Amino acid sequence: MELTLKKYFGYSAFRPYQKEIIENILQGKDCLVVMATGSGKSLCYQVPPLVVNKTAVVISPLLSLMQDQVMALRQRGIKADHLSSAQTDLSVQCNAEHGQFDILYMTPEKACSVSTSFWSNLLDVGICLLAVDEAHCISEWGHDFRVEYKHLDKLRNILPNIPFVGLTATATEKVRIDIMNSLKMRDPYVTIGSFDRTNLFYGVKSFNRSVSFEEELVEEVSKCVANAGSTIIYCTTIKDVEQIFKSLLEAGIKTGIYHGQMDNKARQESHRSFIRDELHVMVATIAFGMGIDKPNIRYVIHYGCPKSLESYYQESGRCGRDGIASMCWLYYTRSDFAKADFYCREASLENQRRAIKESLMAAQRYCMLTTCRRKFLLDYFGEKYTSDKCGTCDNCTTSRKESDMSKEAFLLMACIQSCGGNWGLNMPVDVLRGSRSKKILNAHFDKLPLHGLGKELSANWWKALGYLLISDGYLTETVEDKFKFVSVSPKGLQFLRSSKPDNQPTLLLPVTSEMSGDEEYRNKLSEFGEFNGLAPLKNEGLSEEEAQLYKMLLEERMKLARAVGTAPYAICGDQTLKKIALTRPSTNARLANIDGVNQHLLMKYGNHFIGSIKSLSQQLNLSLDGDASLQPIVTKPVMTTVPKTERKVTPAKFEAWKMWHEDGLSFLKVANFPGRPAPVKEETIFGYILDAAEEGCAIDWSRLCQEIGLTCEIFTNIHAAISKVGKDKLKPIKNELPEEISYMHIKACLSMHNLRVSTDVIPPSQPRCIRAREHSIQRSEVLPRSNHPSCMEGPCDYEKPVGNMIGHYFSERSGGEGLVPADNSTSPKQPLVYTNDLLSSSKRQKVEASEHSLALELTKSSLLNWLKNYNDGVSPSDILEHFNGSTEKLVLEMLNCLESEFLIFKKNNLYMLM
Ligand SMILES: Nc1ncnc2c1ncn2[C@@H]1O[C@H](COP(=O)(O)OP(=O)(O)OP(=O)(O)O)[C@@H](O)[C@H]1O
Repeated sequence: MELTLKKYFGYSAFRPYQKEIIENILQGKDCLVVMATGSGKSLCYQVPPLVVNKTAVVISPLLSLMQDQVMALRQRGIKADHLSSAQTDLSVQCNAEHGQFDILYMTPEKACSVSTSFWSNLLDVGICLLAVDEAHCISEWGHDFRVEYKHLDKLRNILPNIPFVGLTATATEKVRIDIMNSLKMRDPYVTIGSFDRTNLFYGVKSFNRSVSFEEELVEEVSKCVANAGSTIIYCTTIKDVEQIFKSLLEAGIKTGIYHGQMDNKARQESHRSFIRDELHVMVATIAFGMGIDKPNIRYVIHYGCPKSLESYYQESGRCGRDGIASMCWLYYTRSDFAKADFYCREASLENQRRAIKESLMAAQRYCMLTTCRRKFLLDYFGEKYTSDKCGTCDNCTTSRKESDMSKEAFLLMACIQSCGGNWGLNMPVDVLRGSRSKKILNAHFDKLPLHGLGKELSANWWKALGYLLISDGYLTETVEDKFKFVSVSPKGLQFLRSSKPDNQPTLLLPVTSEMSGDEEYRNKLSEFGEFNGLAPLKNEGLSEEEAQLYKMLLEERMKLARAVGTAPYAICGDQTLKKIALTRPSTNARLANIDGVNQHLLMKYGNHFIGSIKSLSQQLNLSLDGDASLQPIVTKPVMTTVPKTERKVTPAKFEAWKMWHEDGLSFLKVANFPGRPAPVKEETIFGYILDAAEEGCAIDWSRLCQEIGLTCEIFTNIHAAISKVGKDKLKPIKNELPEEISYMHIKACLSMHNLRVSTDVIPPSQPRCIRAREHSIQRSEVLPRSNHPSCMEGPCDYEKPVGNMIGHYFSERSGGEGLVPADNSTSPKQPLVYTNDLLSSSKRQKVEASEHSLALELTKSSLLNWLKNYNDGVSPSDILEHFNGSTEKLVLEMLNCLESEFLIFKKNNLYMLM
């Protein structure tokens, strides 16, 4: 599975859940996969056909989506095509039923209408799964029901023993059950991942449709375009789409347009140009939604409040699918909230109308929110987000002014009570403002003592207060049929009871944009730097020259894509290009090591890329072959680094952090540091480092994970345990887990979770015993011996003496002495090796003593044959030790050569057979 992943997709490790899902599919189990947009669901059905060499059939709702996926798969050397009513090439169906494709996409209509002989032929040649992408379309409870999806159950009888896989990013429990029932799944393996899109920044702003706001928007978008980012602007009306499109065009921004009144051809052309980066911005209605598979969209703007949080999550989820920090801004006007009747116009049943209203109300609450937006979104989707602040939404990064609104809150709540609690917010607000409308006179509300007591404040001010009180639980909003009712909640009644007309308990509430007036609020925002929102899009982790190189490489990729008629992202992702800019590989072998570089890319464009990297690096005075692991690319949208002066780290913790982070000592070394009055436990130091991290000290998370042996599998296990028992106490989590998963692992996961560190930092799985126990050179520590050249399976035995280390060997050799084979039983403590940069990474590795006293020559076939014995890989030092008749130079050349021929590959500095 891992080899397939590297060969076709260029990735060296699975993301959480992917491996387990693929394993279950390969075992023939039905699977339901509910995972966030961009979390890597597609890979779960794309890998199995390549492993077992049978076709995967994927049902997908949109033609454009299928076409994009086919295009991207072909760029990976995967045989893929699609069948739909729009397919003009008649040979595709015939080729498909003869098993010519690894992956075949079909529309649901086509899948249900194609003859049964098609399926029986396909069964004969081999079909490994039937995946239903965007599976929420099956359910009438979902937000995007498609009636054709309902008929897919027919296929169950035709393909009785083939695993069915339903995949979606948004499914409530009701929808999940509906999917499983509709697809007649049998005891499915269900995966529900987190909805949290950690690389996305969420922000909301109220606006008025005005020329000045449009200018502001255009300025914002041009900043994103300058940072080489794609943007989608979703509008609620075609009129808005046309207006914004015009403004952006006038500003010289390459902009596309997409809405339901355009003809098919024009829409397709818009879509095509956008995914090929010929257009930088797309202004669209939500018709441009689910079909967007472009991974490098950096900015999604909603110009107007969406009709539900489900659709907001889906649409904003198009952003940053490649894991790079990206932004989602929602601009709303109060009139957006009055559109419920419009949205209800086609709903004939009362419960449908209520569902539509409730959905809009949830979106409205999201807009008016003054607390953490991520927490609210996740809570809405039923996921517990234990922290109160995510640090990556406008509310968490902006300090809002608070004001005592006890008197106004008292008036509003008292008025709602006096009006009988049978109205929305408009009626009590009109009463307070002293309106004498017919409705008020008819209800005799003009006689209420509160009538006119709030006339000095605007209606919008009072409504904004109403929403604050709703979100703080003082008021309750309910929907019945077409009507919304606001009443005073028990918490509000408690407040009223403890208040007197001239004296109320203090009630501090945040001043929202509508309360302080737009102009004043805007000044406030710039004071807090909210509109410096694009900062996260800057090239974190890259120096100025590297950022320049990155931009040049983007252009090179664009030229290549144009030449072969594909989208730039299909050649390789932005993240991969960033890593290339960071490491500047000078050989194909080194290029192959970069995450995201697959065999097809290497074969087709490897030389071209190497040529460009060399010449561009020279132009920019950048050296070649750097080490990416020194500067991991951070995928967090907003840095949480706290200025030094504000850190609350105690001196002991800060000292420990400095020794670990700056001096490169291991936790153990820091714990036993000679200058310490008394040694402390390794775990204590580890805790200090995590505390320092939480206080904003910089951490190399890859190194931390590596040092404690935290792999993706362990992370996934811990995540599952946390989902089950919560994260408040460590013991219950530990009890859920296998013995070998330690408290250190759990604490690291919790900190990573709290600090929103991407799991990409976790090094690919490796046996625990090869973990680097020490970062600096240390020659006296003992590491285990195994029958494996670089490691062994099973528990570590740090006391067992082993043979000479290769570093030792090198120094002996360079002294002209040659290697004296070690005798394991009598050898003194094993010295640790710090291999030189060429031969290995900066991590020390244990190797066993040479098994041979005779010099063994290295040849291509002898090396390939020998590698067959070591599925977990070997280090160059191991090879040199085994083939002790060869030189270091020869070993390196041979490895480079085999790697660029894609016969071997390197993972975590260990080489293994492809
Ligand atoms: N194991 C992995 N390592 C690195 N990148 C990965 C891995 N798996 C997937 N990706 C990348 O993550 C991005 C999103 O993956 P994918 O398209 O499969 O997401 P998805 O969950 O299907 O999203 P959506 O719901 O939006 O369709 C892609 O660019 C993909 O290549």
